[in-house]
Amino acid sequence: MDVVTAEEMRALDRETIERLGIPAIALMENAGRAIAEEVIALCRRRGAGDAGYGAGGGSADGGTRSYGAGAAGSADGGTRSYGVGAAGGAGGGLRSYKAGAAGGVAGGSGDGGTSSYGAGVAGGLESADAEGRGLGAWAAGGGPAIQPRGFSVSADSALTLAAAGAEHWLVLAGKGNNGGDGLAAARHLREAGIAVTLVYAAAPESLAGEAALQRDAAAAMGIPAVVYGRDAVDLAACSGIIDALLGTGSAGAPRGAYAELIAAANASGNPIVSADIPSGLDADTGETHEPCIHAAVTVCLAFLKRGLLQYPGAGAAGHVVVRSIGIPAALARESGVRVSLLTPEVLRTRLQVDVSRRRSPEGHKGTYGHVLLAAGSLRMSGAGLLSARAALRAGCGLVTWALPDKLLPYVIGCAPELMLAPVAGSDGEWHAGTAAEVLRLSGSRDCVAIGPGLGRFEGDTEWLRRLWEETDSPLVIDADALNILADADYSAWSRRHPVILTPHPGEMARLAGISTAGVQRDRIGLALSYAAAHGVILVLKGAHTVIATPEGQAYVNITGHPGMGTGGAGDVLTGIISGLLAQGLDAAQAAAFGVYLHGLAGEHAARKRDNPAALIAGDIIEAL
Ligand SMILES: NC(=O)C1=CN([C@@H]2O[C@H](COP(=O)(O)OP(=O)(O)OC[C@H]3O[C@@H](n4cnc5c(N)ncnc54)[C@H](OP(=O)(O)O)[C@@H]3O)[C@@H](O)[C@H]2O)[C@@H](O)CC1
Ligand SMILES: Nc1ncnc2c1ncn2[C@@H]1O[C@H](COP(=O)(O)OP(=O)(O)O)[C@@H](O)[C@H]1O
Ligand SMILES: [K+]
Repeated sequence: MDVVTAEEMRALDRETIERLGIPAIALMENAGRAIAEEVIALCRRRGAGDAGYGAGGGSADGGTRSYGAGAAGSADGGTRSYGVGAAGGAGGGLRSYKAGAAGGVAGGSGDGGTSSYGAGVAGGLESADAEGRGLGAWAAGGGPAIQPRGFSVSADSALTLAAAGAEHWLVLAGKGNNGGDGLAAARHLREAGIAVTLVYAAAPESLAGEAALQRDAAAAMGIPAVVYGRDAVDLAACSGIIDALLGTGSAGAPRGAYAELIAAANASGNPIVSADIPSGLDADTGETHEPCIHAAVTVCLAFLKRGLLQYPGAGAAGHVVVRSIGIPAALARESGVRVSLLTPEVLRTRLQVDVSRRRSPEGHKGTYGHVLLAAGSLRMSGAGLLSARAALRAGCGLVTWALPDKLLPYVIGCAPELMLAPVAGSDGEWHAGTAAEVLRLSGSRDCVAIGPGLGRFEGDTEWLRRLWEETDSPLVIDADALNILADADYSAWSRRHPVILTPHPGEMARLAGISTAGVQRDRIGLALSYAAAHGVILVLKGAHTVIATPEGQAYVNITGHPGMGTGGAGDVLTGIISGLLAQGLDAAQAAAFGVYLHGLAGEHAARKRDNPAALIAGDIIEAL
């Protein structure tokens, strides 16, 4: 799934309108319909008593994430789901003509189940065909089943709602195209029998272009409208709110009536469905201005916006559904969009990763590569042990762990599968003089990983420079090795093989010479620019880890959860990435797949506990 900036989105809009000749109003109509469908899906879930957003969809992985078309996401206690495609999997109104069959429609229905015209099924008739034409007779009185042959009719189920009469939605409309999307949605809701009132943030006369057409169409349908600041508006007096105030054309913090409406909508306690992005969100960085809508659902149009993936914006968006509006998906790639959501499909198709991790029947340990790990010191020997064990669990054939010799007696037997290579360090610390020994050990290794629990030592810059320049395989640099880099000017260091850096935001701040808050302000943008400037694969860790390549591609991972914020979890990641590199994945593949698997293992591990907070790093290894 492609992830775009506001500017890229505008270019894609233009391309569709000008080159393909699809009128802008058609895109807006599709957007309006998509928003209305998601509002109705939400009403159904609410009607079914589902406080979360999981009815009808759910996820293949136990409820933490959904990527699939039609998936309505998951009731997941806080982890995000990004449904794609149609109708949130809600199957209201889908009918089965099989006698007595009420189920069997994928996704199920939130409003009374799938209806059947067979015996004994009474509920669920809610659509255009309810107007007559004999269909009612099939179910009348619960009489004997009549099997229709050859001809069947079904209604526009995504735009029908059995309990429409109980709903009253307010549409907060800005004067740009985002407002136009909301106005188009209002018409569809009205058609579904839902009471709708338009609340204009600005004088309706100030709308232009397609938004003005939508204004006039809504007026012609007699949809009631008020103007904020001129008419009395009570945002609490409704059953839900569509936020169509500001979209990708928004600049800076919401002003005037926009700000007041956002604050009042949040305070109303009503569920908010945002058009494209929550108003007040920076669509590119994920920064939330004051105020910013807190949405229950965000109906993101055409392509996922970067700001919806980056915190705090990701926290303000609620359940994000990306809906097609008629812009061909292939246009994004063709026009140079280079950020993707890291899904199994992206791993398979864009990164060519064999996600099944198939092994050759003839394979042996030599087939799967050998990692050399330089890690661990007296107070942090466990970091090395975690990395080494994780590399093994990631499937590599052999791991050699180089460590200061004083530690040897203490780690012998901790992981009998490991090979241990003590280097000079009788005080349990690393020393600059060990570079030659590590280089010798690295000779025939498929990957070298440096850093977990390493500590700092005199001459460490020169030590790292030698390993950087002279090791003959891909390098993974983590933890204190990153801090060594941050203190060095490594731009002149030469390198023949790829390097993967795996900083958490604090380490990234030191590398980039900015504050941690500065790192978090636009993680995707920073990762892209740092990776390109320094010729490295950058893995910027934390919620929604970003993997950026020197060629300007980036992948945003959404596996994992806050329970993984626990000492050693990053060391485990270093081990996983190293283990994959050793098996022959290239650096971008290993970094992306490693991050994905690490998060997935964290999710599996958390499910074995009462609470994700109980997770410790070793659990992630065991769940691999
Ligand atoms: N064909 C298309 O293009 C398609 C577009 N689509 C939809 O359009 C959206 C983008 O629409 P857009 O570009 O019209 O901008 P939009 O987000 O409505 O905001 C602009 C308005 O807001 C105002 N304003 C700005 N900042 C403000 C602030 N801080 N505080 C207060 N006001 C502020 C600004 O006023 P001005 O500053 O000009 O006075 C201007 O009037 C996109 O997200 C998607 O929903 C889809 O339908 C697909 C097809
Ligand atoms: N909220 C979160 N959501 C998903 N993953 C997280 C979250 N918090 C931390 N993680 C992951 O846990 C790991 C923590 O790494 P790090 O901070 O380097 O720990 P350590 O240095 O103790 O090994 C990273 O892979 C990070 O992405
Ligand atoms: K909006």
